[in-house]
Amino acid sequence: MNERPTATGVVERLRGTLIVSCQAYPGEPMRDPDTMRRVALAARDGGAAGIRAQGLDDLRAVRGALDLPLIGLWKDGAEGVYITPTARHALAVLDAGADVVALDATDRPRPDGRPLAASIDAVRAAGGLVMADVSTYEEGVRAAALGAHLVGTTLSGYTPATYDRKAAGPDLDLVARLAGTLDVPVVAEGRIHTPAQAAEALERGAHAVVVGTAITHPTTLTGWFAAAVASGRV
Ligand SMILES: CC(=O)N[C@H](C=O)[C@@H](O)[C@H](O)[C@H](O)COP(=O)(O)O
Repeated sequence: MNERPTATGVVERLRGTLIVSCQAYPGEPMRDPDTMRRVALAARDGGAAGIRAQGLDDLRAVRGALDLPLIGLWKDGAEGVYITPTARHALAVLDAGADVVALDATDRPRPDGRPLAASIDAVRAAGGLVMADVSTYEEGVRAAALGAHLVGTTLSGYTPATYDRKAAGPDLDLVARLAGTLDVPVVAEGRIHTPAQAAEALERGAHAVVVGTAITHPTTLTGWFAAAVASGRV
């Protein structure tokens, strides 16, 4: 049986690197595990050092195709806590081949009523790593204290307390604040749309940078161009 890579090994492999999030949303033409597998391979060939992927079928497909560090999540629902919302989801993500389980670590109630610690403890007990997706500084501090191996700024702009952040681009102030105080590595994620923003995230203390939409979501990318053309801007 293959041994799981060590926590230190995975975290060190990701230092100073680009992680590409390969996700398609329900009903979209690219919502297909083999398509996501190919997108992940294309990202690897472009220089991604890690992949973030959603859903058990996508995770199995990506895991079977490459051996880069794999951050997995399971989105269940679309409101409130939906990113790997319970320990059951987290263990399934691990079982599907993820090295790191990304889970919602915000302070909102979880659908099964259990605490965040239950999910973190379950992943740790099974030998996996946890990436805590947070929206605020306080949530990041709490997740690190509970044993998360990585803290990501993924949910800044997507919780009621932070909706006003969404229009302001990536929350690099949150990256810098967390990186300046936490002992665990901070991952910059969310609305990083340019190479310059990715580089700036590292300069501001991020351990690694996750880019999704701007690399792997052609519908959104096309929309940006289509809107510019329609408004006559050059
Ligand atoms: C809020 C939420 O559900 N974020 C999700 C988390 O996995 C994904 O939909 C994002 O694409 C991912 O975080 C990467 O961010 P961006 O696509 O902005 O580079």
